[in-house]
Amino acid sequence: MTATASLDYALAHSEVLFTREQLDTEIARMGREIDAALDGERPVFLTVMHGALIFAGQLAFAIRTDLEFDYVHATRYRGQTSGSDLHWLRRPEVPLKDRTVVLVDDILDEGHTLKAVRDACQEMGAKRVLLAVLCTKQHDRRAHGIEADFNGVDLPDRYVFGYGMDYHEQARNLPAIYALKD
Ligand SMILES: O=P(O)(O)OC[C@H]1O[C@H](OP(=O)(O)OP(=O)(O)O)[C@H](O)[C@@H]1O
Ligand SMILES: Nc1nc2[nH]cnc2c(=O)[nH]1
Repeated sequence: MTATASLDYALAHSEVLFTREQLDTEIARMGREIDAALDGERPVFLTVMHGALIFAGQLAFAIRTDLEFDYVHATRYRGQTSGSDLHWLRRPEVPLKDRTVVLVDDILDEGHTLKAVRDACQEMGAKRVLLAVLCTKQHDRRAHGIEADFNGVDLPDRYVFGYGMDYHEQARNLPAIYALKD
């Protein structure tokens, strides 16, 4: 591993943007908003691995409506800090026809990942796909036609890690959102 790919390097060149306590508050709010949108309907709660793992567990506890769990694994970055091409590692298993899907991911950045997953859910017959993300990066590179229905926090246009998000496949279990300094 090169020196700049190490977790020590990342921590020495980053700052905390959001603490666990701040995120707890936002996730609790999101749970209430999702309950209101579901209005009693039991959805498929579809987690995008790996990044959404921690957020999804916490969000599920914040939602009072019963949930049917499933997960997908679709990655665009493959451990890089930039790149393209979506790779499907697992598609939804639960039949989505005529179901409401709460699609859960850690970050909405350029949006290609969530757009491809959302489109796949719709092609499988989902009647409604609600996007819930822990954070949304602020820039003008978003793919057309994708935005979060439920968002935790807004981020500056910097590489972030922690709270499920990786720095070269490290740092996912740090209980805060960190950003590399420019
Ligand atoms: O909005 P986008 O620009 O498409 O980027 C967001 C996606 O990138 C990350 O996934 P990644 O492919 O790095 O896999 P991971 O979840 O395993 O970290 C993240 O979890 C989102 O799914
Ligand atoms: N860890 C991480 N994954 C991402 N996927 C898209 N943008 C980001 C980012 O800033 N950090």
